[in-house]
Amino acid sequence: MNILVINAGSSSLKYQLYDMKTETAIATGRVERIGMDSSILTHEVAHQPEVREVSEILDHTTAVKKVLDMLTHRKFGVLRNISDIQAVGHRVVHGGESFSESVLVDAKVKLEIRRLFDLAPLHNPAHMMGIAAVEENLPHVPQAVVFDTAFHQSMPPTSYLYAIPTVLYRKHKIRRYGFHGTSHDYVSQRAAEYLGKPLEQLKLITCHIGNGASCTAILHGKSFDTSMGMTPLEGLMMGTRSGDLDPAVVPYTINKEELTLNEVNSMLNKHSGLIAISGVSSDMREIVEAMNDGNDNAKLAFDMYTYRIRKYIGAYIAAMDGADAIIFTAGVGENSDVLRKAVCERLTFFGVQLDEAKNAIRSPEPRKITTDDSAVSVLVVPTNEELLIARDTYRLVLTKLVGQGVETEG
Ligand SMILES: Nc1ncnc2c1ncn2[C@@H]1O[C@H](COP(=O)(O)OP(=O)(O)O)[C@@H](O)[C@H]1O
Ligand SMILES: CC(=O)OP(=O)(O)O
Ligand SMILES: [Mg+2]
Repeated sequence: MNILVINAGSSSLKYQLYDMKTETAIATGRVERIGMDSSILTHEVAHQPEVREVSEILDHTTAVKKVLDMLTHRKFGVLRNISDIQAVGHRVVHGGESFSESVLVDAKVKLEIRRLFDLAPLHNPAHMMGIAAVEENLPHVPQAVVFDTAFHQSMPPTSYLYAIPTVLYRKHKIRRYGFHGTSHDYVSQRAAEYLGKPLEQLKLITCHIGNGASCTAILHGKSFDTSMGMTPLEGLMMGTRSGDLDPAVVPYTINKEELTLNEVNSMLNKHSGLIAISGVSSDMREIVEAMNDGNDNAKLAFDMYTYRIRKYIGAYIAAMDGADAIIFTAGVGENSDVLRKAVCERLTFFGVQLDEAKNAIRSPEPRKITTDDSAVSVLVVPTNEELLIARDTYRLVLTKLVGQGVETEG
């Protein structure tokens, strides 16, 4: 079965086409600058040069159409016909309390994703556009949705409730939901395999450090606490997001700077974090480069960023009364040995002993970067949210087909 995985953002759409017989991605790519003057489609197939196509792509329906055209392209394509796509799986960031697992898309599911627009205004509307675009281009193909929040539905109320009047939770479901769940779930499973121990016996801290960043305390295979909150703004300092701050900063800034609520919201989501402190970039590569060139603001941004990660690791060791392993993943976590070193070299109280030579190794495989006598292991585990989305989609579609009495051959 061929499954197309789609991660739709407000102005972008990332995709991977999986062959589920071998669980391999046969093509991957992204459409950027949707709705802007020149959109770019980048398409990659193993062992072949990357293809880049610039054109005008005004909306997600056209973006999906372009992706399908590319997948069936005479020269660059990997499929003979779009009917060779048997199912589509989507990443959906916010599933609220309604979804603790992945589901097939139907009218009720779409209504619920729409109802959650307010809680993830940057993400959920884009996902809905992706779903609608597939409906238009591939009308009879089953679609599944995999939620960032689902994995965190196991958190106890002590972790997910905010200490505010409970009527707000009852009436409006204001609580911590947590995000990047697919990634935290995936890397914790891979880490347990690597360590050769059942996940149910482990206390793990997973650090998904990408553009958005979050830490999760995973107790015996279940999310116990996580740093992102009702929205993906809380917790760690990120590329352009502030992470934790005193909520009183919001009304105070509104008064002092005569800003609207929307402007402050946009400031915290888009103009804070690394970019705000460094004045250089939201990209960790450029921060490290500027820091190495002697830029003090970049150094401060880096130090604040790594300090926050360290604080959350410390908090989660306390939350779980111990930890067997700390796992780094996502763009920064997988690639920046400088960041991992800065975080780990001040965790010696917990018995973390970084092995600098191992930390410097680059590899697409899970690996340990601590010494053999380190009390807590630190691992780097490349994430693969798309593979988990493909697997869930495959499972849901197969179950449906079997329920309908249709014969399947994988
Ligand atoms: N070699 C590297 N060193 C440091 N940071 C890197 C490196 N490669 C990628 N990154 C960081 O990874 C970030 C993107 O992470 P990613 O997980 O792909 O984010 P997202 O999925 O949220 O777009 C970039 O902003 C960049 O800062
Ligand atoms: C939830 C979230 O922050 O996602 P991303 O890291 O993709 O922005
Ligand atoms: Mg990501």
